[in-house]
Amino acid sequence: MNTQPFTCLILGDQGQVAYELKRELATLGRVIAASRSTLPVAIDLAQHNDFESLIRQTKPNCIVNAAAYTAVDKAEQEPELAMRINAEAVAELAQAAAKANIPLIHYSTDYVFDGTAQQPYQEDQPTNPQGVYGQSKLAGEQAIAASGANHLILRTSWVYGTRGGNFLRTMRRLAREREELSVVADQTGCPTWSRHIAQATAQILIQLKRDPSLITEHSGIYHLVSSGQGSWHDFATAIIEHQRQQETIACQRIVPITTAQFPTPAKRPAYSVLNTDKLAETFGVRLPDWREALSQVNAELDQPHI
Ligand SMILES: NC(=O)C1=CN([C@@H]2O[C@H](COP(=O)(O)OP(=O)(O)OC[C@H]3O[C@@H](n4cnc5c(N)ncnc54)[C@H](OP(=O)(O)O)[C@@H]3O)[C@@H](O)[C@H]2O)C=CC1
Ligand SMILES: Cc1cn([C@H]2C[C@H](O)[C@@H](COP(=O)(O)OP(=O)(O)O[C@H]3O[C@@H](C)C(=O)[C@@H](O)[C@H]3O)O2)c(=O)[nH]c1=O
Ligand SMILES: [Mg+2]
Repeated sequence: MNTQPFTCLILGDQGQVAYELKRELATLGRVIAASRSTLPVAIDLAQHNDFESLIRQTKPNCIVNAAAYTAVDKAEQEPELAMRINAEAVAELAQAAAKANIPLIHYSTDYVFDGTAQQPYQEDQPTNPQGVYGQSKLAGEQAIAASGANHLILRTSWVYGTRGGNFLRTMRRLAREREELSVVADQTGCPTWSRHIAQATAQILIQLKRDPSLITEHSGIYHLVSSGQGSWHDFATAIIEHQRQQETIACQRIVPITTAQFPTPAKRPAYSVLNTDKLAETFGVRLPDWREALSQVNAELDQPHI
């Protein structure tokens, strides 16, 4: 009889989603987080890794890959590294998971779409990434499907939280520094709290732990984003209006601008709202509205720091 506790192997440690996963998945059993700096299981996805021996050493019941190359603009300058981390390493991981018959949970992005849709994207709609990051993430999705591993690919978007590099933290910093901020108002999507992604992952894994056969039946892509939608300008406004009530900030105006007025190396989708019905119907998981989530994050930011 297997006397090991249920074990989740997380790839990623200090990333936005990885950090929250470490806490949320601890309710299921044992959690091992592997990243570049986590010994004895250090993993650098830019290098070749022996995932088969990592699996033999850690004996996980599931693998959750929250590690990725996420620098959207920088990826345009270093496409090989983005492809290495987001596609080739993912292929190697998925092949090892398939061989050991361990389910792989992986995250992908709204940036696999071109943004020309006018209503929320469903999982099976055609992809057409506009930049290197999106292309590399799509290649990762395809590698997982080709590996034959039992898997769930959870596509999320516009991830933010109290930690790590994200739009909320950038806006709060800029609002302290500048009298006027210009923010694009013609890109529409779903801001999604990193903790909600981790909690949803835990809710799904509880079901897979109870009934491991579910994964063969339900392997595939699922959209996992907050309810509601907004532009980056809407998101910035909601962030800064709350910040203004809590502290004195330099920012007086948040000016809505077009994408053309804010040139960036990578092209981003104009519309990337994701339809989450499949996840709700299959696993009974649906996230609250993004404004409600943002209120919770704001409440956490307002706590006095000890
Ligand atoms: N951020 C976003 O807005 C969105 C993210 N996603 C996807 O969600 C997932 C999680 O993203 P998020 O948490 O925001 O990412 P972060 O950028 O916050 O964290 C990236 C993670 O990847 C790890 N990592 C990066 N490079 C390497 C490497 N060479 N070797 C090993 N580990 C590495 C980091 O390791 P370490 O712990 O050591 O720092 C960190 O844990 C990714 O798949 C991403 O594509 C999808 C949609 C939106
Ligand atoms: C800082 C800043 C950005 N922007 C614009 C640029 C861009 O169109 C938009 C968001 O900029 P960011 O660079 O913060 O976001 P970006 O890195 O594009 O975020 C993406 O990250 C990857 C990892 C994903 O998977 C996506 O879902 C998405 O979250 O806001 C402004 O308009 N004004 C500003 O002052
Ligand atoms: Mg970014």
